[in-house]
Amino acid sequence: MTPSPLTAPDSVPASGDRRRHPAPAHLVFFHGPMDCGKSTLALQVDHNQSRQGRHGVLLTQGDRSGSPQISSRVGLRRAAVELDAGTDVRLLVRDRWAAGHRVDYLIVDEAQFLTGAQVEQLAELVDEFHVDVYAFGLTTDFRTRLFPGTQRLFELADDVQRVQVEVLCWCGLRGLLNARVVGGEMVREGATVVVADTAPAPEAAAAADGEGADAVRYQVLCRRHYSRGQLGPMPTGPGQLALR
Ligand SMILES: Nc1ncnc2c1ncn2[C@@H]1O[C@H](COP(=O)(O)OP(=O)(O)O)[C@@H](O)[C@H]1O
Ligand SMILES: Cc1cn([C@H]2C[C@H](O)[C@@H](COP(=O)(O)O)O2)c(=O)[nH]c1=O
Repeated sequence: MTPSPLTAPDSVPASGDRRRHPAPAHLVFFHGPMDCGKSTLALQVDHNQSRQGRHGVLLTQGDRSGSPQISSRVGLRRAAVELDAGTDVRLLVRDRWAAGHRVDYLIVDEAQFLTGAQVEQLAELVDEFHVDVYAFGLTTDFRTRLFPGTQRLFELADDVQRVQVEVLCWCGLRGLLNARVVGGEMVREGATVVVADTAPAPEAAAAADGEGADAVRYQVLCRRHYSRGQLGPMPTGPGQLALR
């Protein structure tokens, strides 16, 4: 683990003062495939925490909306601080403290994109500065491998929970794996990070006769249909299936 740039807890404002908060802080990781409600849950946790008078900071990286926010497909969205691989999360929190703000908890969406070092920084904020961290992210990438951030969260989190809302494969079985679809075809090679949605591009859905050659989307599949590469009927909108 990297050495800490932060000073002793007595420089931390009230929220980081262990004597006022005897209960230990926690690093909790909620994970699942795309579309299982992770961002919705992130906003719900934030809502419930802030209702208790606690002060949180929302963090994300590469939200589908293209904006620095946590956005849920249910329709909720909230502004968030955009991270990149070079962000030291401890310094980000220290700057809040320096500006006189309390930081009781962090909500981290798209946590699969964190580096291992950033997960370690989050763990330090929990252990040394009593900041609760709630992280939300994908379990596996389009090749069925753990993302690096996810792996480190599995290794370090106090509590790891699979999000309970089931995403269904087109066959009706629980979908666990994220297929990447480019131009209508499932691909198994490419960059690990390609930000895109599960919905087909609107123009493809309208035409219902294929997808643009460069259009990228993701589709959640059960293990059998992932390994067979079978995408099933093409989704054209809520409750509609068109034959491919
Ligand atoms: N119109 C809708 N009505 C109710 N629930 C919806 C609607 N649209 C999306 N959802 C729910 O939102 C879920 C996706 O939530 P979201 O937080 O965006 O997922 P994730 O962050 O895991 O990708 C879907 O699985 C579905 O349960
Ligand atoms: C599987 C997979 C996904 N991504 C991207 C696609 C989306 O922008 C996000 C996940 O968003 P969600 O809130 O969970 O729906 O991750 C990626 O870059 N690489 C992948 O392999």
